[in-house]
Amino acid sequence: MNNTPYAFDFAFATRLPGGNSHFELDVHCQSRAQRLAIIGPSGAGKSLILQLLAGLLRPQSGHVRINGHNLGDTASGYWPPPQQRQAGLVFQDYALFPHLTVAQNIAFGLKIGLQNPPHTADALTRQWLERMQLQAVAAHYPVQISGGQRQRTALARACITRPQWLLLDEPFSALDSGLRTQMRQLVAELQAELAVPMLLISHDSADTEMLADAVADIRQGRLQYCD
Ligand SMILES: Nc1ncnc2c1ncn2[C@@H]1O[C@H](COP(=O)(O)OP(=O)(O)OP(=O)(O)O)[C@@H](O)[C@H]1O
Repeated sequence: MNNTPYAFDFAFATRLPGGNSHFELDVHCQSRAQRLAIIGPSGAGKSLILQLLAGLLRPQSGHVRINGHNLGDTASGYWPPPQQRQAGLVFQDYALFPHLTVAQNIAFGLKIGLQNPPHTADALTRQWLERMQLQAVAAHYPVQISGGQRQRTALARACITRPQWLLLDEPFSALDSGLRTQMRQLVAELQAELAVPMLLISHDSADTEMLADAVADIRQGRLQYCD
C-alpha cells in the first residue's frame, strides 16, 4: 500500500450550455506522476480541465488535491480563485499583458510588501531576465519580441513566484520546431528545479515523450485515469 499522496487527484462533473447542445465533462484522475500529460482530440475538453484546475471555472461538482493539499472541493463549498491556488500558468498564446514591458510582465505576479520589498522584487526580476536570456528586451513590449522570447517571458512570469504546481496548456504550439525542442528542455529543467507537480496539455507526442511520466487520454469530455 502506497501512502504517498497523489501528485494529482481531481474529479469534475459539469455541463456547459452551448447553442443547440451542451458539453458534458466527466473526469476522474489520480496520479502519482510528478509530470502528467493530458492528450486528446480537439474539443475533447482538455482546456476546460485546465481552467477548472486553475480555478478560472467552477464545476457543478468536483475537487482538486495537489500533493495532498486541498485546492477546491465543491462538497464543502470551497472553490478558491486562481490567485489562491499557487499555480504557475502557461498558455499557448502566452497571455502576456500587451501594455507592460517584458520586465513588468515577469514581475507582475510578485506581491510587493514586507515579505517582498521592491528591491528584492527587482533583484528577482533581473535574475529571471538573465536566466531566460531576456535582458536585451527587458524594456520591450510583447508585440516587439519574438515568439520564443514571449514564451520565455511567460515561463519566467509563471515561475518567479515559486508556484506549488505548474499548468501548461499547449505551451509550444505557436513555436517552430527548433524552438520547441529548446523550450521543452527549458521546461524540463524548470520543473526539476522547482520540484513541483506539472500538468501538461498537448497535441504533440514529442512533448509528452520528453515532459510526461504518465499520460491520460480524454475523449468527448470523459477521462478516467489512475496510476
Ligand atoms: N466556457 C465555456 N462555455 C461553454 N462551452 C465551452 C466553454 N469552454 C469550452 N466549451 C466547449 O467545451 C468543449 C471542449 O472545449 P476545450 O477548449 O476544453 O477543448 P480542447 O480539448 O482543449 O480542444 P483544443 O485541443 O481544440 O484546444 C468544446 O465543445 C467547447 O466548445
